[in-house]
Amino acid sequence: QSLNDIRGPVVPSRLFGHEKMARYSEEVGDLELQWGRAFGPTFRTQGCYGEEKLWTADPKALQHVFHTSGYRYPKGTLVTEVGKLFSGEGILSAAGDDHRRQRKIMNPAFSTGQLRAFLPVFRRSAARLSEKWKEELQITLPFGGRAINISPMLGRMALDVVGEAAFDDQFGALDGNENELARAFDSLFADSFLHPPPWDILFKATWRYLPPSVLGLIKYLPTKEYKRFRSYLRVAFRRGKELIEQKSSGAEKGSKDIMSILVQSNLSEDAETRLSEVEMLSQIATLLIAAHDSIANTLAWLLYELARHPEDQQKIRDEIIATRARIEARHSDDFTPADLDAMIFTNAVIKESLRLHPVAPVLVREAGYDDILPLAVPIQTKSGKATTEIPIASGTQITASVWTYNRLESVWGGDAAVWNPARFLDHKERTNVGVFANLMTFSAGIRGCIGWRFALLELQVVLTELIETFDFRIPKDVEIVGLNAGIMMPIVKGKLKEGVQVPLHLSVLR
Ligand code: HEM
Repeated sequence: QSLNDIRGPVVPSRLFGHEKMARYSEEVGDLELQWGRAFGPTFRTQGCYGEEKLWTADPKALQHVFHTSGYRYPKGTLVTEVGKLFSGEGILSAAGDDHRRQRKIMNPAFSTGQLRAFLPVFRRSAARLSEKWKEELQITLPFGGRAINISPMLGRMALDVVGEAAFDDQFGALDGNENELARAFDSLFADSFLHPPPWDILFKATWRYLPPSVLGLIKYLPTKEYKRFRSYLRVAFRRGKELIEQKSSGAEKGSKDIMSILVQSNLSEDAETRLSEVEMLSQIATLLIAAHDSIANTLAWLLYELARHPEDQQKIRDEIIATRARIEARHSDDFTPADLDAMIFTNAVIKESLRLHPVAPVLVREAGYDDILPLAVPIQTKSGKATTEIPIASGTQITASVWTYNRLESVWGGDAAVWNPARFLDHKERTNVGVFANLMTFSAGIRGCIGWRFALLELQVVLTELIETFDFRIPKDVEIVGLNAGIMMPIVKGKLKEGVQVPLHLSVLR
């Protein structure tokens, strides 16, 4: 089987295929938009050394790969080995039965009930963030507002939250504390994945042909990228050992942080189904990565969209006032998760921003066996047939485009490319893809984001705090675009050298 009859963009280089141009694209989505217009939601691309790949955003294909097929579309060697570099033997890179075992032990720490325990953590960090921004605004202008780069403080807030919720550790990042773990992690993705040198693109493309014994040596490579990963894992493991000792000693019985729950649920498992020590330590490195930039960048995009749409900001403010009135009427003192879920418009805004700005714009999978991939949207083959079935050979890489699926007109309507939170108010069934709101942003199926409820509650709490406290406006001539550094980073268009930044004009409301 071959994808020979599937159409796709012209291949710019026999050696690199489309790989180099994709890694160096000016902004997330620009190539996809062009290719999608020419070929529809499914087409053929080429990797290094002539490897053929299938690229798809088709809802039925995504459902097949992520939902129906279970472990039969694994992440593949490259994604797994890269994952191991920064998250060790944790859940993000475990495969098959190992993944199933790890997920079973970790699930209880992410249950809806458990979330309630995190609410005060989210609230405290959100309030601290408000104070910090107020201080920053007052330094130069006691009255009125000014433009500040919201990204650094959002990053620190997300770090404080994951420190406390996941490990019961006070990082104090918002208060300017230097933390060894946070430092080892700082800009890890941007430094290691953004615009990789061409040799590294070619080198990584060979990994799928290497035996496991050789793959195991990659982490010891002496170049900058690999050294950074090593030092991050070393620090995370060292700190992790201390934390696990504290939590296993029983001194912390009743603690509700994720690692405590994990240590407890690991104890209650059969010896054969437990996590090993390395797996346990790897979850620390994994959680820190999974819950940090994802949240900070998602919040940055969310506030950017609201700054561009002040009328939606005001609607959220009105919804907060109405909810506060209901809370006071029942004599309680603050929002419960149910109150936050009942804020229909606020939640529509969160969904709309997650739709347009998925922090993982593509997800990669590999066919574990020969298969037929079903499509919802027919494609025209080179030989002129229309088809809704593509034969896939075992080992073929599938690039699942979250970014494009989230913008498909066939799913989201004619205005799919533009901001319109109201689309989430009509309750129309669109597709049945993903773990949340028909979006692929948290991925889907058995490997979908385990922290999506955690993330959603954190976004709800922080957003309500910030919109109640500040008015956000967009400074003149600022446009933010996304760059793909493994995760989508927001930068000011044309100012890549200045790094991650989202400058917004803030003024204090209360
Ligand atoms: C807006 C915030 C977030 C987004 C958009 C997001 C998105 C994702 C995506 C797309 C994946 C799949 C990755 C892949 O298949 O390679 C994933 C996996 C994961 N996420 Fe999240 N995530 C977010 C927040 C969080 C938080 C707050 C936590 C933990 C507290 C978390 C923990 C995880 C873990 C452990 C996995 C691996 C799950 C597995 O392989 O079984 N995420 N996330």
